Amino acid sequence: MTALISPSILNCDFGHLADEMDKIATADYAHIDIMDNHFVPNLALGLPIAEAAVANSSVPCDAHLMIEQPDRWAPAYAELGFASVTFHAEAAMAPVKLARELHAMGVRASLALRPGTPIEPYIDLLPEFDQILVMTVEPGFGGQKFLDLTLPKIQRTRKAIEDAGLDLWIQVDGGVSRETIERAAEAGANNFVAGSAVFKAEDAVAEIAELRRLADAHL
Ligand SMILES: O=C(CO)[C@@H](O)[C@H](O)COP(=O)(O)O
Ligand SMILES: [Fe+2]
Repeated sequence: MTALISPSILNCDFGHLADEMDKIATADYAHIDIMDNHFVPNLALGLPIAEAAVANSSVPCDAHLMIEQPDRWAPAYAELGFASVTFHAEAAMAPVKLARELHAMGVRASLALRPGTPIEPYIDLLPEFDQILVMTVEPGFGGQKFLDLTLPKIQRTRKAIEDAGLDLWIQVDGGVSRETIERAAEAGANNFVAGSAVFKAEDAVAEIAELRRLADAHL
């Protein structure tokens, strides 16, 4: 397994979206955060901007839906051409039904957990998913500090995946940087969302390469 680097465009310059997407052409995925001001206290993007991001991306896009009623909205994001759609366990009414719907549309299905949500109630659902997103900050904003208290959950999730003989990815999102990525990789994550670390760097390409190098050494 090699490390996947997925820059979040949440704090990019939306006035120059195409140029910003070009900066991350060496990444594995472009991570697009969608927020509804209900599930999280922030409002970010919606279908039209998400569609523009997908259209301007040279790498596959990954939608992170921080919204209520993902059962209703996730298929609409899948239709835009996202390679992967993540919805939150705390918000979904019927996560298995929704994962199956996404799979039927040819999209990877990913289940996200807030920092305080345990993995244990979802272990029986693992075969329905391609990825678990363990949030390493409270969802809602970029630029927050990585929460080390989430590391044991990453470890337990990796163990549960291995015990079940499955092949899911574990994505981490929030505060991922040169300082924190190795701890997350060591705990069992393999897909790393990095917003500020990549978009605030002078050289985004070099930053992506360095994050990948640091994580790869621990996988
Ligand atoms: O989903 C979220 C925040 O809720 C993220 O994807 C952030 O956008 C990551 O930004 P950094 O913490 O890396 O600055
Ligand atoms: Fe995100």
